[in-house]
Amino acid sequence: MGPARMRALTAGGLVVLEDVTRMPLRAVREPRPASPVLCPCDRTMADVRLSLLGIRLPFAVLGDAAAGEPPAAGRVRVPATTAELAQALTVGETVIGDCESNPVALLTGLTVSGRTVSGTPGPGAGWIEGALLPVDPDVAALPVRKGETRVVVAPARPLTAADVEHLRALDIEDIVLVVPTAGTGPDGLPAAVLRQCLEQAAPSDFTLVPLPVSWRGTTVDEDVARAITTGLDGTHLHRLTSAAESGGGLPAESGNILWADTLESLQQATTAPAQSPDSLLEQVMPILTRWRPPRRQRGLVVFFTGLSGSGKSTLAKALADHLATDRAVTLLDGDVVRRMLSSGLGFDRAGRDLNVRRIGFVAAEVARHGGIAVCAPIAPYAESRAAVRELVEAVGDLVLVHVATPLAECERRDVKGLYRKARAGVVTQFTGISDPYDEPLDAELRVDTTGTSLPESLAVITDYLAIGGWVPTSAGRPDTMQEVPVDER
Ligand SMILES: Nc1ncnc2c1ncn2[C@@H]1O[C@H](COP(=O)(O)OS(=O)(=O)O)[C@@H](OP(=O)(O)O)[C@H]1O
Ligand SMILES: Nc1ncnc2c1ncn2[C@@H]1O[C@H](COP(=O)(O)OP(=O)(O)O)[C@@H](O)[C@H]1O
Repeated sequence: MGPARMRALTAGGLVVLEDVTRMPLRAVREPRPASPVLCPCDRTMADVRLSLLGIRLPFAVLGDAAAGEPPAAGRVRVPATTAELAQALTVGETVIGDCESNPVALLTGLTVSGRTVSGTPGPGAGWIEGALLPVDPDVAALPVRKGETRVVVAPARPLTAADVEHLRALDIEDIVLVVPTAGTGPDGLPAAVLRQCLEQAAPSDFTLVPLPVSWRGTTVDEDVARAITTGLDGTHLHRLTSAAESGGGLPAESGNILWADTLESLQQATTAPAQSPDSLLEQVMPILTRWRPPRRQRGLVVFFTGLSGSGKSTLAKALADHLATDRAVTLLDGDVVRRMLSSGLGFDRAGRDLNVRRIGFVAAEVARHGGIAVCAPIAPYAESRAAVRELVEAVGDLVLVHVATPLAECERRDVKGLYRKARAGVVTQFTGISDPYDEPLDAELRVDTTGTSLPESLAVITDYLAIGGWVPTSAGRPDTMQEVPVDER
């Protein structure tokens, strides 16, 4: 049985579906003792769990942001490394496990594809395809449709009073509200927070259905929402899109604009909690404010990146000392982290990537608890920095400071004599000499320390934090810092 056929979008973002048929649920079978366990990333796992509910996602490979022709009904593809592909093929099946390796599903009748990969699988890497069987026989039953029509509300944001009014006007009695339970939404809203908001605001006649849906914030979400509507026997679909996806061009009646405004004011809030003119958004404001408190209490990561000798450590230490008078501060300096967190890691791409992600992980934990983390690794790769940003922005704010002192000046300083060794070939893979540095395109601040005193460079950062409201203005300017030439410190 294939997915439902659908008519085109009608006004107001409502989609009408016809010939709704669910995919059949399949029988359970015990995995063989020798079956390997494949543990995909959270997003792929969410897709696997949705598929286990009989929802046929529009992805060629689960977890991949790109839509594509999915395999035949009842079969799915998941990303896998060459080693995982080989192991699974030897036994003829593989278990799919969660992040703690607890078995969730079984893939049998395997086919594999993809280029040879040795690292973490991802989009474009290899994949394994098979028939998907649940390991747990108690698959949650989806609610049966009451009557002729059912509207499925697929939210990537909290429900507004304007949404409820809009839904009531459709005159469809059976209203099902999907409650996402997986990951973090495109606006950075964690599923747990969205869930609290929906549970708090939904009228009592709405049927709430928790589903492990993980919105991407792209046009793919429309297809995912349609697949879910089909799985829920819906005849109509109404999406509450994230501010990230809708990007301003929104139908006013949908409540999207109200959410976009609320999100904006929550993100910018310095002291007072944001207010909303919408009664339901106002009702969930305490939940949202706990998630995104005013900047004075919000977790913050100031992440310095730049070449060796650019001034990261000097600035990070001075900033940490300065902020410590007002907030709890953790300093994660490059050299110290290399000794304490990342000893044994090298300077090849994989070593640097893991090092930077570890720093990001610890910094995000600090931010999650409302503290400030000041980090100062070289962090030469844009991809690793982007991963850190994603981790941190799920729980707080990130200010990326590019210490953009040119290579010639860093080499002139040669604080540790490493440039000389790198030029002589004694130190290899040295950033800027024999290893790459991706110039940041997304830095909040750019500081070139050439011919500039430490207090001057520091003031650029502290002023930014004070103006942005993360620290009080009095803590923003280092009036008390003496203008000591940095080389004499
Ligand atoms: N090959 C090579 N390339 C760059 N740097 C090297 C290298 N070997 C050792 N060092 C010393 O290690 C410090 C950089 O470590 P990081 O952890 O910040 O690097 S990275 O972010 O993982 O790329 C760096 O410290 P800073 O000078 O403070 O940047 C160097 O002192
Ligand atoms: N405005 C400035 N800010 C920070 N450091 C400066 C500045 N001007 C000169 N320096 C000097 O540059 C060197 C930077 O070294 P360091 O902070 O260890 O860099 P990194 O951590 O990026 O390797 C120090 O000797 C520092 O005194």
